[in-house]
Amino acid sequence: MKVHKASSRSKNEQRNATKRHPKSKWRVHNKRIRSLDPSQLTSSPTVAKVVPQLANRQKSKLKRLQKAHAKAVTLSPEESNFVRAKVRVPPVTFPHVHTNGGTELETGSDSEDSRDWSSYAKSVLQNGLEMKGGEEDLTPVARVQLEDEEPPEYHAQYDHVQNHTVLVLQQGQFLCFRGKCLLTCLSGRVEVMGFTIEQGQQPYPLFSPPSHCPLTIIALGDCAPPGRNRKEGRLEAKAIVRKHLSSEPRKRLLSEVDSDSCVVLLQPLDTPLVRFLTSFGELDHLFGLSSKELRSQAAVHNTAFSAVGLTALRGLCARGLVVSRSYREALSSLLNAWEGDFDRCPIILVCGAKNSGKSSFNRHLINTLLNHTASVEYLECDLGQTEFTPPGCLSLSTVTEPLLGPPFTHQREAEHMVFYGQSDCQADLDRYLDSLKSLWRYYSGESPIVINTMGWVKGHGFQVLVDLIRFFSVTHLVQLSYGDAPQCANLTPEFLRSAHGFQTHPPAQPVLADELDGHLASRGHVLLSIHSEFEGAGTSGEMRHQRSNELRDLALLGYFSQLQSAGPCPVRPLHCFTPYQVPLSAVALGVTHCEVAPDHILYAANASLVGLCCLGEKVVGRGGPVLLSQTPICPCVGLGASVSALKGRNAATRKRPRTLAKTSRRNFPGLRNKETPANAHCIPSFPVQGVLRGVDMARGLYFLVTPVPPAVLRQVNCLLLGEVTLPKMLLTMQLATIVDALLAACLEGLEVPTQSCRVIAGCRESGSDNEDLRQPDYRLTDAASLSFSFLLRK
Ligand SMILES: Nc1ncnc2c1ncn2[C@@H]1O[C@H](COP(=O)(O)OP(=O)(O)OP(=O)(O)O)[C@@H](O)[C@H]1O
Repeated sequence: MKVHKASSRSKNEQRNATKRHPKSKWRVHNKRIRSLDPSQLTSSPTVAKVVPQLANRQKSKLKRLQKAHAKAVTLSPEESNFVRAKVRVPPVTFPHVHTNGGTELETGSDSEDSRDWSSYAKSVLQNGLEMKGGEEDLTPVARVQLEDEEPPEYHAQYDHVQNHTVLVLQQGQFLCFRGKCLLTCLSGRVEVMGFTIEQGQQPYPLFSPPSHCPLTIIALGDCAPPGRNRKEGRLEAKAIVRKHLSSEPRKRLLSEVDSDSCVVLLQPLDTPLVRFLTSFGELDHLFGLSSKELRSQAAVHNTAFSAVGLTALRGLCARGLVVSRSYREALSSLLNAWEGDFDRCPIILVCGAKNSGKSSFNRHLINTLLNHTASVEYLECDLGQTEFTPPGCLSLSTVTEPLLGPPFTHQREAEHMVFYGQSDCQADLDRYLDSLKSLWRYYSGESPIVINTMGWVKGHGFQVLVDLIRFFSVTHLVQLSYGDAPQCANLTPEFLRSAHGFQTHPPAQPVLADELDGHLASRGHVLLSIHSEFEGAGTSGEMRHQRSNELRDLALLGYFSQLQSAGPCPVRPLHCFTPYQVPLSAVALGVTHCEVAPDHILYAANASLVGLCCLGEKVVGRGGPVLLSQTPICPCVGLGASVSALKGRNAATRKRPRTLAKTSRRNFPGLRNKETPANAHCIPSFPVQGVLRGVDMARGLYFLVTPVPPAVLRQVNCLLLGEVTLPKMLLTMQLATIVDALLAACLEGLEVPTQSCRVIAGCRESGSDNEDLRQPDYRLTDAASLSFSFLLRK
């Protein structure tokens, strides 16, 4: 986090306080800017035509921007060390940087304002490749993307002793890569996915797997502190390199260091998440190259990078995030909306058909906003491709750290969450919309909020979108599209005035707005249309790890990786964790997506994923399970793998399950449950799909494995069973699972192939007991894996 969050004060005070660089010239012209009058806004794809009106009324703001353009955002070949990198760099200007609506900026000033603007403009504009337009629109990044160009020469040295790489990037140079690493900026300033990382900031983990477009590290200019001359800058940068490299590699790098170089430290990234994910055979290349990148021989061979887990890319595969002109303008407008003192924080809803680039834009936007504010709120309305939570959950999160990887790399507990239970909402649109309304009540209005929506923009999906825009009194609507044919109608303020939603109909008043918000919302929103121009926009990825079901599985694995120890311990399979035991009668059990006969409910719940929810009513059973007759909308504190009765199922169902009728749809404080003492181990009975650790039906207990901390778990009194299931690889690929299966099969007298018996016998001979066999560092032969599938069939 770059800035400290201010305590709660008035809305505008809070916003000013949370902005970054308190002395920044961004806020020198601190005259209040009146809110935009949306009635004056055009319904054009961007708000470009609004700006002349805004410009007339907002002199102070525009003045700053006019001055700003003066100091050109221009890189000449002489200034840029691209020359040294043997890369052709023509002068690059950015004539299309717009204020909130597209006013072009004037040239001719050299003020500090202009330098601020110039620096910002570079950071936004250099972030990717502009695909269309004249050559003059190509950013320096784009320049080196052309096929058959020589791969860029990187000045990087690996230090064996300290196990890290020091990379020197010249102003404007970039590194587009696959892999993962920890990045610290030692000198200067770099930008990754919209987020600037400066000297003195914490290290940031970067994840660039082939499931998504690759990340790019871009060296920004203007990093020297005021008053420092070039020589001092160069000496300082060299001193930093000396400090981080031992003598041999150091010599080779020092000659490349200049006053405006960015010096970056890259370290291998070894986190519980990485260890857990790569422990699955199917995922051991998760941070490698995609098949397309391999085919196009896109890898730049560099031992200093590979030593820390990176592969630099070249040619067309090194495009990184493609920033079309409309994309850039939308980003610029949204930043302007936050930086300008509008009457309230921007409420930004991002919509578009599937794979139009919504989530990537959201991450870029959030990162860009985090350069200027301590936190950004995020409302997740997409059940399938969730950003911070497992799929099937709707949530409201406060984001304070940049998002420098895909969703499965930053799974975390949301501040507020509702468990919906399915990866789309078609089955129960009312419950979906009501759940989101319940979450919206927690939005403080003190930070900008980004609302992510589903890619379902036809029929009822479109009506739901209309409802959301109305419910949340959206101020800025970002609508992404691709190709020549529109995927749905343009969601202009005029269109919204007469559009029918699923729950709302014209003339519609904002449902959830307070008086001020209602007044402002009645004026409509600013529509920012983005035309996505990256290759494959609108088509779902078919390569490994790109399919939506695979991404959902990765998100779940990312979520459960939170169970792993932080230290460098061996990976532990899910069922090796001591489960919490929860009395059947203390928690209600519900199924979100279908009818299940009461007698079968424990079979359904067994080895399933459940939402850990908090009902307001006290749940008191009579020994047997307590079943819900309808799905409640209530807070959910996380997910757990439920391990319920199987061995003792008859005992459980002998008592008729009790139904908790008509659980109302409100938010409730929770009920306490009982939890296993920390050291209590359940006795393994027999393995069922990998997560069953054992049951004690005589005592009537569910067993749950979850990363949710015990203090929070105490509030849980309801388990909701959804359609989202545990990833298959969690159930079939874990080493200890196989051993458990074989052992149990032997114990129960099942026929086990002789090879497997040898494996088990081998362990016994080496003195292991049953418990040891479940240790994760235990290795099986292929023969044993084969036997496991045999056992499953039996
Ligand atoms: N501007 C871009 N440049 C290059 N690749 C992009 C860009 N935007 C998105 N992509 C890639 O396209 C794929 C889909 O992107 P993303 O997940 O952002 O789309 P989405 O609209 O959120 O999809 P969904 O509707 O499934 O949630 C990802 O692999 C992503 O890396």
